[in-house]
Amino acid sequence: MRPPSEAERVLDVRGLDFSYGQNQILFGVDLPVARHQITAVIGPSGCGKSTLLRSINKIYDIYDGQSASGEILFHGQNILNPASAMGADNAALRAKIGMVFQRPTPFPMSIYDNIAFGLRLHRNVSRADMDDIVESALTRAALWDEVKDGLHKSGLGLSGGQQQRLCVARAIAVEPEVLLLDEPASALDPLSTAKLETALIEMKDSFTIVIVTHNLQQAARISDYTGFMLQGRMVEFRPSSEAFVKPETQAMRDYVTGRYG
Ligand SMILES: Nc1ncnc2c1ncn2[C@@H]1O[C@H](COP(=O)(O)OP(=O)(O)OP(=O)(O)O)[C@@H](O)[C@H]1O
Repeated sequence: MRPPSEAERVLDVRGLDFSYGQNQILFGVDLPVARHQITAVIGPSGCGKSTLLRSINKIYDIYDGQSASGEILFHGQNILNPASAMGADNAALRAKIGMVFQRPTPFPMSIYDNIAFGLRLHRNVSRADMDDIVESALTRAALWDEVKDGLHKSGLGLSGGQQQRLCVARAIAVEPEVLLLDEPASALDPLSTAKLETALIEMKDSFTIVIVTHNLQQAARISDYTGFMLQGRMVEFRPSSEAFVKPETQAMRDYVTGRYG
């Protein structure tokens, strides 16, 4: 297996620098993201993994003093360039590049409306179509069977693992091309984690996924490519089948063998 060719990349992060105020956190980060594959980003706490995801869907843009430079090419356009069509419209960008955060963030409304609300922000959908979309999103997020008889109960009444899958369902209902997941299983028990992982693998047919995880077994199990970050830099980027077996750098060898971080 080889790194994704340029034609295979739906997203291509090149030379990304990021600063919180005066504090530079990312230094020339590259991350090629192959279409319909799962790309894992791993590395010790504080190395900049979440910051990288926050840059890709430009969520940082709503905060003062946070800035990104370099290139994040999405369909060939640099989304960091406000003069490009994608760079000028963050709402449209976030419909195409969805994000699920580490802590489940269901809205304080019913399970059904958690999905419908997000979708209505982006387009007009008839009631009948909405029912189908809600069912399809919950099915793909491996939650449908558990909630189908209580769709009008509050999303806040679900367990943490179910809430996280609800957030995945909410994100995919909009049909993004890319789904960014920031440690989505960090607070989940093994059964919920397994369900989420199965759902993600099945979702590959429809979406391109980038996942930040501290769980190396999880990265090895579900990802096709792995990027290893250290102190704001992308130190290694490899097909996952090789990355965990024969890391190229001493730093990644130390990390995957538990001697670092
Ligand atoms: N809003 C913020 N303002 C200032 N500094 C921040 C902010 N968010 C993160 N940082 C800093 O940026 C660095 C990278 O943080 P980031 O959350 O991207 O790392 P991470 O690799 O995702 O960590 P973890 O694995 O612990 O979640 C850290 O030094 C952190 O303190």
